[in-house]
Amino acid sequence: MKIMTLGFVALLRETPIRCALMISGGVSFSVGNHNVRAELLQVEEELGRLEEQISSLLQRQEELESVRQALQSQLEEQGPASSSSSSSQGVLALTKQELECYDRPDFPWSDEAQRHLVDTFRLREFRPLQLRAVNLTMSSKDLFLVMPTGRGKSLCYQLPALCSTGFTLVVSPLVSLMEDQMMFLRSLEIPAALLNASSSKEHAKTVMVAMTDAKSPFRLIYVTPEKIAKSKLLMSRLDKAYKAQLLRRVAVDEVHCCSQWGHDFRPDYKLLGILKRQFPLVPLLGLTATATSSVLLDCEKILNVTRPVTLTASFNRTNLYYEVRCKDSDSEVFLNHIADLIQQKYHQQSGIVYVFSQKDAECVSEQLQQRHIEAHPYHAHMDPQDKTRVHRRWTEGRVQVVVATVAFGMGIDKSNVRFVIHHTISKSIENYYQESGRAGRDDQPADCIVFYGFADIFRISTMVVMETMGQQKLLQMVDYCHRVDRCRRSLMAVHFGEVWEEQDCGRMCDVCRGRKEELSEVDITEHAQQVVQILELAVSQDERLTPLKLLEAWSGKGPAKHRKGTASTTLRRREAEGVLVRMLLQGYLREDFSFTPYTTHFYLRLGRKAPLLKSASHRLSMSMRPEGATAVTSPSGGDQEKRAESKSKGPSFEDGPKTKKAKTRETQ
Ligand SMILES: Nc1ncnc2c1ncn2[C@@H]1O[C@H](COP(=O)(O)OP(=O)(O)OP(=O)(O)O)[C@@H](O)[C@H]1O
Repeated sequence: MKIMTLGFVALLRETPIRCALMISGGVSFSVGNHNVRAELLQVEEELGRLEEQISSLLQRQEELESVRQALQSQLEEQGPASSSSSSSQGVLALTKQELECYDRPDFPWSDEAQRHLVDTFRLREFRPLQLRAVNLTMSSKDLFLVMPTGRGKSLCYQLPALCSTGFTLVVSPLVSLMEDQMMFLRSLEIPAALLNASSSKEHAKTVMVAMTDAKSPFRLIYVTPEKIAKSKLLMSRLDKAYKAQLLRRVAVDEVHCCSQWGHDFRPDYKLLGILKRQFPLVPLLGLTATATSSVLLDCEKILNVTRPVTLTASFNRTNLYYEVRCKDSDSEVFLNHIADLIQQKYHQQSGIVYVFSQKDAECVSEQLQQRHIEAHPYHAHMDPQDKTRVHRRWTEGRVQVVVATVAFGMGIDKSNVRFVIHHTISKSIENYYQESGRAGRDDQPADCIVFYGFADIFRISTMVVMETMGQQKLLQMVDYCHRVDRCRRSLMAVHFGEVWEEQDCGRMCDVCRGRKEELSEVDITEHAQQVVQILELAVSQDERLTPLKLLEAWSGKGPAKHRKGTASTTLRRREAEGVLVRMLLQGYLREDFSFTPYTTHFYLRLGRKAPLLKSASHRLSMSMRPEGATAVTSPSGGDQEKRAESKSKGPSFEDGPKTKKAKTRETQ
């Protein structure tokens, strides 16, 4: 028997799965079963180690990509012969020097462009990259322009439209956006037209006729992507206009909507490839505030543009201060916190509070009003007239705060917004960047504060469960909020593929303002093991636990069967939540969902890396900042506001084992 078992073990080492299937007898079965488990653990451990290696290789790849970009830039500066690409396809359309030629003011249209800039648009000078973009599109180059929100992308097609004959076709995703633009152009006496599903027949006819009329006054014609996808009549008029050389340029606003990988995919944008196919000689200008290089590559394919020039302005808005605060679970305390901020720090200053849902918009604005703040809700289900009224009153400064869902988004262009507070985290970093970017468009200091709450992760998770990459993107946002050891800007920079130096932040985020020496690395292995035990118990009972039930069981509360034989935690609630988030971000836990006709439920389950916690040598740690340790100031506060509010800072493990290194990492 003994010999058989040893032989069996040896055989098992070689082919564990086959052996497990061969087992038949009682004793052999239990020994075999035990060995299979041991083998499985080994495999899981090795997989865990591989994953760590992969993640450090990926990090190294990121660093090398940055260095490569920096070196390429150097080469380009030295001479045109050395390189050949600036398109997102990786094949340079123009060298840096060639691109710089497009900053010159001596093109045939330059005088006229300068005249329109000053006389028509009433602006003193171009902002960075605007002149280059104007000259490139006027030279018939296909162009992708990635420029932070509020920097003036629209001018890059509106001004060329005035310097050309014929008209510019502008594809824009939202009717409200187009209406704002129409209002703006009307105020500057620039003739433009708009076509959408609710245009009257007569209006549509007038605009379509104008398309092929060389004497038409319209310099810009705005259409929705649906219109292009669905109206054969429109396509045939555009075809005629193209042949008459009157369709001079196509501008695709919010071009990232083409890609499923972008943060705002719109199916009708997928069909816009027809424009370049039918009108190959018409230059296309795609505009976006937020697109990673893979999203741009996808857009190139979808729009059928080959090797467009891509101009990317730095995403870094140096006047914006980024901060993450912990959300108090008591909603009254939390609301007081926001109200105090608005009344004291942002007294009489304009701002936005972004919330998760329509109900939150109404509730939070009402509660702020009760605290004597002039706040109004804004969400998609409001009457359009009410929306316009709130928007107008806020723009005119008669309402201090708009409490809004993401419906208050594209096209919001108020220059003196001093704060954007997120009552709930955004669903992705792209979304957060865009929403927070509504602050400080006048280049004056402004604050972007996100309140990060444990329960919100799961509320949003159930909302994005059907979206492509929805969960991954949400976890990136959670990581942005959860970390206390990486500059907030650097996390965004990596996300947008921008080369980043630590000093680029200029201490304009809470992490860079905090004292590095206050960070400590806490070993959370034992805590994580306790969590795993509870979830294993749940699995053995064929149960799933919501985050709330898991926390309850871990704290020694709730149904006894959920915690039979498991240890209770001594951690405070926020600390325990921090451990769960860390485990989720690192793959020790994973999300699971169940659907009913009315709602989606969220559960936490054991993740792929959970078995690693069985090994005595495997450690898991987390960077932490002790409560009340940090005193940072924000730029727009004026009087050096102390931010050492223990309630709003990250969790601490006062009695937990600590390691010296101030850095988040896993150790084996
Ligand atoms: N050269 C300039 N100098 C000063 N202000 C400018 C200049 N160019 C544009 N602006 C102003 O900047 C504001 C934002 O412009 P615009 O709406 O084009 O931004 P955007 O980049 O399209 O933003 P979003 O991504 O939110 O749509 C407008 O009020 C515009 O008049």
